[in-house]
Amino acid sequence: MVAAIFLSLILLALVVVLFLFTQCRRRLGNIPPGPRGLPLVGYMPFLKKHDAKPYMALLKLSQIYGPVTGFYMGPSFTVSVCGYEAVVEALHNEDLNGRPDSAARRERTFGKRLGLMFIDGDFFREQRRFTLRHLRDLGFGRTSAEDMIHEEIRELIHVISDQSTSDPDRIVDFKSGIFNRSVLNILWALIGGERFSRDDARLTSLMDMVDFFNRNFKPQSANVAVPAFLLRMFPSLRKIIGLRNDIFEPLQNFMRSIIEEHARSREEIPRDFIDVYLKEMEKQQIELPEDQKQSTSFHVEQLISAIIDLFLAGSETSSNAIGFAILYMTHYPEVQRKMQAELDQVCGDSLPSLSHRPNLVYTEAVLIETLRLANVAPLALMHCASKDTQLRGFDIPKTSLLLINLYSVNMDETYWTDPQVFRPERHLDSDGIQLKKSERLMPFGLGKRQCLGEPLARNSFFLFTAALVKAFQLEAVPDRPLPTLDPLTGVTNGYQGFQAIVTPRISK
Ligand code: HEM
Repeated sequence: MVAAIFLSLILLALVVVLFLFTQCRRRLGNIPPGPRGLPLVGYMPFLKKHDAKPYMALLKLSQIYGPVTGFYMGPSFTVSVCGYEAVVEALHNEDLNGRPDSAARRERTFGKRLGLMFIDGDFFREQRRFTLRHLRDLGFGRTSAEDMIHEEIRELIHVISDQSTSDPDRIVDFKSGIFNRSVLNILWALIGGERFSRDDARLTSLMDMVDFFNRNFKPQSANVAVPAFLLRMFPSLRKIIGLRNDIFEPLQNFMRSIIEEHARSREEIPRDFIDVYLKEMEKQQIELPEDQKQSTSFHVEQLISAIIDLFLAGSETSSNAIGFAILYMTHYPEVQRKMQAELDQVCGDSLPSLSHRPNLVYTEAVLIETLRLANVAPLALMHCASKDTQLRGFDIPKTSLLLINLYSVNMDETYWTDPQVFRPERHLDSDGIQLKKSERLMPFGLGKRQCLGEPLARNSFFLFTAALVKAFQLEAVPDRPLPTLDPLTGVTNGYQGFQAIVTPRISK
């Protein structure tokens, strides 16, 4: 009873403080214009009235208030950034490249600020540099990972062929899991050194855990600003605001057991990312003076958190990109025919490989157009102002949240003609021979926070999509409406599962 009264008083005090805070901040400086919303909740409940898709709603707001719009989301001053010029300026501003922190975001990282996606400052720079360098050395985005990716592709082709031949109408169900399993397995091979067979129970459980996160994580609770000490004092608050440590615990435990196995069986030459990381931990422990040993940023909890972030950031995005490409093929048979003709001519009977890539210009244009139109990560990851700064002449107060609308760049009507149309030719010169690379396209973001997995993502997207389009004729099911191109919105934009008639091809 006493605890309940105390809790209510603290919550009331918090509400009053937040109310006063939001009202004062609004009057500070030349902040970006925007709608006012309600005390405490800000404009969050009203965004939906502009559009159910958050990036569309923000784009519509920008048509009223301009490319840089400010409003409150709960207690946080939030800046929505739309259009090429404003987005580039924001992503090149060092002071806008921070990431927000909240109890909900720390759920996946042992209640601490760890991982790769939501860290800042020197810790971020050190961990990002290390991860990029060593994943690259292990083949991330290089030809040395190609054999392993090819093996994964052959298995996937087998699975799709089996589904097609076992159905009298050759109909295959392209659920999102079909590509996710392959993408996760590739990531796991680089990180954990082992490729699971497609039906290995460990791969299924890893996939289920990542899937469980994607279905249960509520982005809106990520910004609830309840101080950590209140959560410790009143554990029941966690349930009320939707914090879900149970989403992450199985993943954390899985990773810990694999890391322990690695530590027991380490060899001189590191086999994978976990080995490289363990070696670095050891080196730091040896080299650091006694009083600094605890301060190293390399430790097991950080390793677990980094791996979880690589999975969360890398699996859905990559498998959705492949899914959208296959879906577009069923909608645009002429594009598919042209791509297949090029693949047959350049690759002959072999699987498309990275060495073929420079000669696969049309295929490349199809992939670029898919990334542009699918907008797999339409609002990037949320950024945060680490200092008071300026954007397009407006004052952006420290700790403001930033929603960087990559969709508004990739679909900019003033630059791309008919942006809603899937037209790979827009990325080719007038003879259709050379690729035209455009800065006005940023599916992976830009600057210091640009996607860390881009090299692997681009290579695996190419290898999978080119191989599947070469191996199969993909057609819409007759007498049914074409499957929708409208995305499932969430943390990322996903394709909605669809069915297609799939006929194995023999390359000509
Ligand atoms: C088609 C596939 C992918 C797309 C479209 C994509 C896109 C993005 C975007 C837009 C961001 C946010 C940039 C920002 O906030 O400014 C991002 C961040 C990130 N991505 Fe990707 N991504 C893809 C695949 C991957 C893969 C395969 C991995 C890892 C294996 C990965 C790891 C990350 C990480 C760790 C971050 C956070 C980087 C940071 O905060 O410094 N992504 N990605």
